[in-house]
Amino acid sequence: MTTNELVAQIRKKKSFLCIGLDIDLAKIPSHLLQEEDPIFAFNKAIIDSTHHLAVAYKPNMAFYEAYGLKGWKALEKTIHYLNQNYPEIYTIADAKRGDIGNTSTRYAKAFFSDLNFDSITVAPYMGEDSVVPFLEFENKHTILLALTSNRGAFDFQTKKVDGDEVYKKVIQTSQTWKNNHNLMYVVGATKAEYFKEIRAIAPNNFLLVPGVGAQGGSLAEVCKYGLNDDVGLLINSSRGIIYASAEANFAEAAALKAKELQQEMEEILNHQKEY
Ligand SMILES: O=c1ccn([C@@H]2O[C@H](COP(=O)(O)O)[C@@H](O)[C@H]2O)c(=O)[nH]1
Repeated sequence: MTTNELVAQIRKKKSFLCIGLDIDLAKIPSHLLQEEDPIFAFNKAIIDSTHHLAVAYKPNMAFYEAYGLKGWKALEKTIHYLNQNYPEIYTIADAKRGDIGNTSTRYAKAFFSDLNFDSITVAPYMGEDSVVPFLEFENKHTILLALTSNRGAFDFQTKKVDGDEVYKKVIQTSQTWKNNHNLMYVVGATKAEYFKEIRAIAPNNFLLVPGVGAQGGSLAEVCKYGLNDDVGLLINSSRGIIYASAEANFAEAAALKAKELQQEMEEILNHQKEY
């Protein structure tokens, strides 16, 4: 999907919500465990009830890999279901990959060509040659970890190297790489106070922002400095939406939670000039 197509969907739905599909069989309604593929049955119900409120879905690979072959098959079915039934929806493989170039090429093939995700999260730690194989795919985005939402972000990402914090170096240096127009960055909602400086060095890139909901980040605080002329934000919530209820009404409960965030986003977009 192109960035323009993503922006058009955001404008149409008045939403920049990304729903995280972090499946946990211990948290899904027990009646679904009778299904042949409980993971897919859960994801399908969540997607069908929330697709009009969200512009993106983000399955995190850990939650599928943890179930072995069954998990991987359910992931494959989920992405195919999205691509076939809701082709306007943007898809993110939260895989945090990155390796020597030869290996990154295979990761890129797996997620972009075979599974047909629109984007993938990538760790920048191994540098340019580990990221460029992802950037070579046109109309696919590489979402580099810049400043993550967890406490450990302060262990390395905010430490200074040659006068600049590592997360700033990641953003600045990656902007010089080939096909940098395919870059987005992960910035945690729990780090709202950093968005002003991040927007100063990456004014045009989309930012994927996890940490709203279960991790306590504030949508309004992120939007204060995070929004740009193309909106430029994808705000993710996973547990806060998909596990709103573990009863038979789980899909409706998820839609209500998603609607709350979408309405807050619509309000913010209506007053964007004031932000
Ligand atoms: O900095 C980061 C990068 C990725 N994540 C992932 O996003 C979701 C958040 O889930 P919630 O349930 O809404 O907390 C999850 O997949 C994380 O692994 C992140 O939280 N922070």
